[in-house]
Order: sequence, then C-alpha cells, then structure tokens
Amino acid sequence: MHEMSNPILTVENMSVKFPTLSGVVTAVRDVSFSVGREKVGIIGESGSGKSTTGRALMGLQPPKAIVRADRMQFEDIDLLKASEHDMLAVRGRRMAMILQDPKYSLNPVMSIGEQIAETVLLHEKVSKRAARERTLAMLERVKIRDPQRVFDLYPHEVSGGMGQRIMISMMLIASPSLIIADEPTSALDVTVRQEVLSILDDLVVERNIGLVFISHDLNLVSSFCDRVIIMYAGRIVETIAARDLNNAKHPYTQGLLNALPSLDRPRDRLEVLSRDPAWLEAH
Ligand SMILES: Nc1ncnc2c1ncn2[C@@H]1O[C@H](COP(=O)(O)OP(=O)(O)OP(=O)(O)O)[C@@H](O)[C@H]1O
Repeated sequence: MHEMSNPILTVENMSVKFPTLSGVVTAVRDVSFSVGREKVGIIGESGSGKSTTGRALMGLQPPKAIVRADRMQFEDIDLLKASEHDMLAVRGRRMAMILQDPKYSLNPVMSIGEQIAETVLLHEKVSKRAARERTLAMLERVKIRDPQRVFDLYPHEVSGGMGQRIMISMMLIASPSLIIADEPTSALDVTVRQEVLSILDDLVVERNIGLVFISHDLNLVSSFCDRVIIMYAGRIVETIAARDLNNAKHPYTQGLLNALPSLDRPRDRLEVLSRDPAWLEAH
C-alpha cells in the first residue's frame, strides 16, 4: 500500500517536447503524480506519452528533448537541478529501469555471470570469488534453474523471460528505491509473464519500494498494480485505485475498459474508442 505522505517520487506539471523538422511535438503535457511504496501503472494507447514520461524521470530522454516541470523530486534529489554526474549516481542504483527487451540493457560482449558479478563488485566490497558466489545465489533467487550454466551464457543466448529475471537479479543487488518498468512483459508468453510479474512483485513487497509499470494492457495493469494513471495524448486523464477501475469517471477510461475483450464480448466486436477534443483541455 502506498504512503503518499512520504512519496518516493513527486512530479508536478512535467512536459516533454521534441523539436522536429516539422515543428515541436509535445509528447507529455503538464503531468503531475507521485509514487509511494506501491505499484503504479501508467496506461494509454501507443503514442500517449507513457515511455517518454518514464525516460524523463530517469533523465534518459533524447538530447534534443526539452523537459520542463514545476517540480521533479526523487527522494532527496531535485531531478530538475541534478547534473549528469549526479544522475550517474542515481541511475541503476537508486532508480532503475527495466525495458521490454532486456538485450538492450545487457552488455552483448560480456557473459551474464560477469555482468551480474560486476554489479556485485560495484555495490559490495567483496572478493571476485565471493562476487561469483553472490551472483549464483542471485540467479537462484530469481528462480533460474542451473545458474552455473547460465553464468557463462551471453545475452543473445538467453530467452526474453530469462533476460528479465537477470535484470531483476541485478536490481536485487543494486537495491533501487524506485523501478521504472516499460512494457517489461510484453514480449513474453503468458506463463513466463506471470513468473516474471510474480518475481517483480516479490521484489517490490520485500524491499518496500516503488514501481512504475508502463503498459498498454489495462487488464494486466489493473490486476498487478495498486493505482493506475491513464494517459491520453500526453496528458493524464485520470488516476484511480486499480480496485476502483470499474467505477472510472473519465469517458476515455470507460472506453478502454469497454474495449477489453471478455467472454460476453467477442473479439470481433471490439468497440472503437471514442475520443473527444475536450479531453485535451487542461483540467
Ligand atoms: N525522439 C522523438 N522525437 C520526436 N517525437 C517523439 C520522440 N519520441 C517520442 N516522440 C513522440 O512523442 C509521443 C509519445 O511517444 P511515447 O513513445 O512516449 O508514447 P507511448 O505511450 O510510450 O507509446 P508506445 O506504447 O507506442 O511506446 C508520440 O507522438 C511520439 O511520436
């Protein structure tokens, strides 16, 4: 459950713009939210600004992007004032990101074991031998069978589900207080997805940390997260407790819920989401 009295992250009126040849694209407009020790989902259609929001929190927006906000506070760090040097100490350590494809986050020329052991050596004053032992233990913690064999594999040799477990095992070592997961299970099949979600859930509960879970899958987010932020065209249209989703007030959220396939609403009869220009007005 969340302790909003003491949020880990507070964002007030954040906007992200991209100057392009055909003009300035405003990908995120005046979004405000906080994250406590809880799982917060960000949901919206493709292009609604979910990933841009996640990257801006990490300071990982493309160099041309312009991020503006009244406030972006992560624990004791003012993200608006933090230098790239400050962010190096935050990223991966205090705030970590999991992406859809772990291959992009892993070093392709280093074995899995070497990479995890490197993280251990970065965070703990131990010998190389002890780092190897810790690495094998971490692989076991994320339920990887045969960790000795996996230790010597390279990123291209592991499946997507195993890659996400490896990412999570590195987070167990770094012990971040906030994880931003951008579609971490979209590329996985249903069984593997459930396993990865359950490992992620254990991590959040056990470490009492915050998780921002970005997804276009409302069903998944509503069952996995505590609260849900609904984005539409770069804005937050509604923030709601997952258990209250069925009572969502905003017509866009209701449209998303109605668009979910269910037994009495076969897939070939999905409704077209309705849109109203008034939703784009500030509120
Ligand atoms: N580097 C960029 N340059 C210009 N426009 C960009 C850039 N990155 C994102 N955008 C635009 O910003 C908007 C939001 O994109 P974003 O990727 O955040 O959406 P999203 O909700 O995460 O979508 P998806 O689910 O497809 O990842 C889109 O209109 C996109 O075209």
